Order: sequence, then structure tokens, then C-alpha cells
Amino acid sequence: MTTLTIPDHLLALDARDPLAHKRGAFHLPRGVVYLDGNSLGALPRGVPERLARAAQTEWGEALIRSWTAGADAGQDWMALPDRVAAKIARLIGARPHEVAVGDSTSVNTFKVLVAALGVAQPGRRVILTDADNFPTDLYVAQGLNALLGGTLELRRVPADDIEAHLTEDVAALLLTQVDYRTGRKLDLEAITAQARAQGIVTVWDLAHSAGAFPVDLSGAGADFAVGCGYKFLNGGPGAPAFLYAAERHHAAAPVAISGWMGHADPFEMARDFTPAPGARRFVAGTPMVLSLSALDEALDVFADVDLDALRAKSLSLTDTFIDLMEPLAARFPLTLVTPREHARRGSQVSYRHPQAREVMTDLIQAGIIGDYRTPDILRFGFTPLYHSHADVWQAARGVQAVLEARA
Ligand SMILES: Cc1ncc(COP(=O)(O)O)c(C=O)c1O
Ligand SMILES: Nc1ccccc1C(=O)C[C@H](N)C(=O)O
Repeated sequence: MTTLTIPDHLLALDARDPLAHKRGAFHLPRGVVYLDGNSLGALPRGVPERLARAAQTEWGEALIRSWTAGADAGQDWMALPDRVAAKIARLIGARPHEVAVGDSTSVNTFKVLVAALGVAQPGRRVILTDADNFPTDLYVAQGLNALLGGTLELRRVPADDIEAHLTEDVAALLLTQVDYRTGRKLDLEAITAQARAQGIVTVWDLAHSAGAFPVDLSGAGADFAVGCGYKFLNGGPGAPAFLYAAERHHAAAPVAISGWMGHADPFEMARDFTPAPGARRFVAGTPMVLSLSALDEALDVFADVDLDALRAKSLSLTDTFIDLMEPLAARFPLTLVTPREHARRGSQVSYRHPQAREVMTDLIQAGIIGDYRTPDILRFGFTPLYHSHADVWQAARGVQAVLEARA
């Protein structure tokens, strides 16, 4: 790929990018523009060594002693979920004891839905959600309803109509802040406030939010949330997920999967479940040490990152891509489905194209790795920690070449 013709104004943006140095913290394969960090984040350079240490030293040498080694300093394996939770908390506007790390986003969605229903207004049985929510959110709610003998109503409405459906019969609102297809970002603050005014408990899926831009769950007064460790948090394939439970619910919210690792004192081996303080009670079973180690290391890349700068760069990258694609959208059957309005955009840009699947196959062949989503969506994810405006330019030129070749 040539870099000679990158427009000066884009090079200038890169020259004054306060996050430019973060690119060096990632392994990015040569010859590839990777625009799928919203599905699987790139590999942070520190992770392989950390994994080797966790395997060879902590597991291989210290063996079972690692569960408690360094406990006084909070460095033991037992506390690893809590250490990771504290790092995620800063990114989502939570306090460390309001975040639990482990299991998948799907499992955590189940846990927080049960918790939400447990603190909902008595008598309310409706879960309100976006009809186009990510499948796992819909399926988990369906499964929970089946478990409860069909006593719930899963009310699915278009995202644009959600606010009109925040009525007094709704128990819980289950929404994904950034739509995985379109990249449309919901106003978490406003919707949470409206829901709370109706006595509705909010459950936010932050899969495409955490690590992409600042989220302020506490400031918004959100009740519960979940999110993935392997997307913008770069924790690696199948990384542990997180859940958020506002402190005010800790005492009353039921713990659906009350496992021994969420017990106040697991090695007391008591006969009855006494929840650990805070969100740790939602950590059901043995911490996934290897994958938690990778996520823990990956999160250190964020340690000194100003989240407002992260958001500003994300918007600059997506603005640039939309601008560069505009002439192509005029020549080819591409329809922008991502909002142009900053407040309504996550960190991705998507287009409809009648041959989206084939076009994405060609793009990936050409080293522009984005994603196809049914039925006709070309999706390009931008990760402010490791993308430059020059990458955005390469990507747009790649799209142009593929579309011209197909025409
Ligand atoms: C909005 C959303 N929720 C949840 C998930 C994933 O859940 P899990 O990690 O359990 O597969 C994804 C992506 O896979 C997603 O985009
Ligand atoms: N976990 C995965 C495993 C395999 C393939 C994709 C995923 C994704 O995360 C997809 C993503 N949630 C999306 O918004 O499309």
C-alpha cells in the first residue's frame, strides 16, 4: 500500500494526535487496515509476555499457591477479577465495587436481568427492548421468560420509539447503547432519566461503548449494565465480560447464579450463600485466570488515556471516513446508515450495499478488514487507540478500488 499520496490535512491531524503513541502498544499485522476492533480488538503488545508469565511462573512454578500468593497486596489470583473490575470501572463511570468481571456478556446479561427484575416495581412484568437489539440480548430475555413460565412480556419496539414506550407497566429496559449494525448511539443519560422517572430499571449493554468513548453510568443514574472484554477493551478472543450493578441495588438485587466465588468467604465452605460485599457477589465460579490476565494487561494501555481525547479522536476518524466515502456513495449503491450527528454516533461507520457480503469478502482479501452484517451492512469499526487518519485514508482508497473492480 502506498503512503505517498495521503492528503496533508490528514497527516496534520495525525501529527497532532495526542493518542498517536498508543499505536505502538499494539501488534498490528503488516499490509492490513484492521477495522474490526469492535468485534475483536487487536493484540496489545504486553499481552503475550503476561500470558507466558501467568502460565509458566504463576501456574507452572507457583501452582496452586498462586490463588493466594500476594494476597496482602491484592495481587493474588483470587482478587484478579476485582483488579480488572477496578480498571474497567474508570472507563464506564462506575466505582470499583460496582463492577464484576467474568463469564460472557450473555451470561452477565442473564444475571443483571434477574437482578433488575428483582428490584423492579412490584407487579410489573414487561421487559422493554429494541426490536433490533443484538441477538444475544433478545435470546437471553426470551430464555429467562421461558424459565419463569412465560410470565414476562418481552416488548420489542424500534429503537426510535423507545422513549414513547417508557410506560408505567415496564419493569426493566434492556438497551444496547451503540447498535452493532448501524453504529447509532443512544442518549444513555436522557433515556435513563426518563426511564427512572417512570420507575423503570435500566439495563445497558455497553458492548460497543466501553473503551470506545467515556461512559458515565453513575452520573446517569443507570441501574445495571454489561459489556464485552474482547472488543474495544482488547482483552482477546473470548475475554471475560463485565457487569455493573449500582451500589444502591446491592442489598436487594437477587444473585441469580450464587456460586461460591461470590460468597463472602468461599473457603469457609459454609452451607448457605452469604454474598460477598459489592458486585463481587456476581462472580459465580472460579476466575478465568489466563484470560483475566490478558484482559488485565490489555486494560493497562488505557491507564493514562484521557477518555475525552479518545472520544474526540474516534469522532475525527469516523468523520474523516464518512467524508472520504462521500464521493463513492455518489458513484456506487452505498447508503450511509450511521448518524452524522456526533451525539448519535458510536465508533463505527456502516453502509448498506446490495452486495455487502461479497464486497466485504473482496475488501478482506485486499487487507481492509471490516465486517459484514445481515442483511446488507458493510461495517467499519474505528479504534482511537491504534488508528491514524492515514489508516482511514487507506481504508477508503481500498473500498474505492474494490468497488471499481466490481463495477
Ligand atoms: C451488543 C452485544 N452484546 C453482546 C455481545 C456478545 O456477547 P457474548 O460475548 O456473550 O458472545 C455482542 C457481540 O458479540 C454484542 O455486540
Ligand atoms: N464474539 C464474536 C465471536 C465471533 C465473531 C464475532 C463476535 C462478535 O463479537 C460480534 C460482535 N458482537 C458484533 O457486534 O458483530
